[in-house]
This record gives sequence, C-alpha cells and structure tokens, in this order.
Amino acid sequence: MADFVASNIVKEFQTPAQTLRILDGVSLELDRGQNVAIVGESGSGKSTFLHIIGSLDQATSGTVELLGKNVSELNEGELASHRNANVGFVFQQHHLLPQLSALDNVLVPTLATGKPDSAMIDRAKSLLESVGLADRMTHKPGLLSGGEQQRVAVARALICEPVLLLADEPTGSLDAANADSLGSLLLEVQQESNSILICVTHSGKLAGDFSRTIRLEKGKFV
Ligand SMILES: Nc1ncnc2c1ncn2[C@@H]1O[C@H](COP(=O)(O)OP(=O)(O)OP(=O)(O)O)[C@@H](O)[C@H]1O
Repeated sequence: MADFVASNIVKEFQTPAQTLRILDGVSLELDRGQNVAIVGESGSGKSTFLHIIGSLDQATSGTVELLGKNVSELNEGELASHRNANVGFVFQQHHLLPQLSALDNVLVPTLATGKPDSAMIDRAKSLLESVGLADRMTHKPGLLSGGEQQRVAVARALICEPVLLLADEPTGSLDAANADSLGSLLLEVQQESNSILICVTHSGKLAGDFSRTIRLEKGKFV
C-alpha cells in the first residue's frame, strides 16, 4: 500500500437550493519522496480536497490513509494530534502571528506538546537558515518582505517533520521572482525530508516544476 492513499473522496455541500457535489469520487496515491501539483478552474474543489486530506475538513464519504493509518476514523482530539505530528501546511496567506519573531513563529506548532527544548529551538534556527533567513530570526513578520514571510511559513510547516506537506497557492501572493524561489524551496525541502508534497496552484510555471500534475475537473481528477 502507498504511504498516502486518498480513496474515492466525495464532498457535498448543502445549500438552501441544492446539494453541490464538489468532489465526486477522487482518489490519489503517493509514496514518500513524491510530489504532485493539483491544478483546475477556480471553484473546482482543489482547496476542498487539500483540506480533506490534511484533516482540516471531513469528506462526505471516502477514506484518507497515511502510513497505513486510516485517518478518517480518528476523533477530534486524535485528528488534532495527527495533524500536528504528520501534516505541514503552507497557505497563500502566511498566517504568521504578528507579535512573535520569525523564530517563535516557526516554533508555534511545537507548543502543543509543551515548551520547546533547546534541540527544538536549534531545529527551528536551522530551518530558518535553510530557507535563507539566518539573519532575520528576531524579526517580527511586519519587518519581513512577503517572500520572507512565506519562507518563515515554510519553516513553520516543517518544524514537526511532517510526512505530508500540503501547499495551497503558496506563491499566489508573491511576485514572479519570489514565486520561483519559493517553488524551488518547497521542492528542495520535500526531497531533503523525503516527504510527500501536494501543491494546489494556478501557476502553470510552478506546476511544471513538479514531477506530476493532475487536474481537477467536474469533481474528478483528469
Ligand atoms: N461551506 C461551503 N458551502 C457551500 N459551498 C462551498 C463551501 N465551501 C466551498 N464551497 C464551494 O465549493 C467549490 C469548491 O471550492 P474550493 O475552494 O475547493 O475551490 P478551488 O478549486 O480551490 O477554487 P480557487 O482556485 O478559486 O481557490 C466552490 O464552488 C465553493 O463555492
């Protein structure tokens, strides 16, 4: 069995007028070390799919398995621990906490398991170094450029060594040069950490850098 398996995911939204079937039996299998870009029209359900496989949202039916574990069967508390331990998210907006330094922002996901020890702080520093921010660790987000803020978000996504790295339009708010370097950075860190990277993007250029591109159309991968 593959390390990551999404099987027959269906997602429906009830509106007053009708039931909207956004995902109509979508399946995807990936092993550690693999990456894929998901493209598709606006409203095709890309973010919805990413939220379901990252356990931020529940499917109407279908299952998600990671490293042999059926994530769909977990209760709320177990889901929170699972997300924290296994899934790293990078969104279009960085969602950094404005009052914290870059270093403390990277450490935020570790707070769920207590105060970070010195080994964890060293890991956060080394991640910030690896994303090119060695001399920006004490900066608060407001003093960082957009590209730098997004690189802090990448370091934060990696702090708990997730096996599944999910990115939703990670370059959507960046200029062309910063978008290029962030795309390369994501693929580099994914290879180094032997994780699975699934990235939703509107950018054909970014998608072209991935090993594989799949398109979501009318609720199905085509
Ligand atoms: N809670 C909800 N209730 C009803 N409809 C919803 C809800 N959440 C999402 N949708 C609808 O589901 C569809 C898919 O949304 P989603 O955000 O996944 O699309 P997307 O492909 O990521 O779009 P974009 O590229 O514009 O970000 C949209 O038509 C949206 O309006």
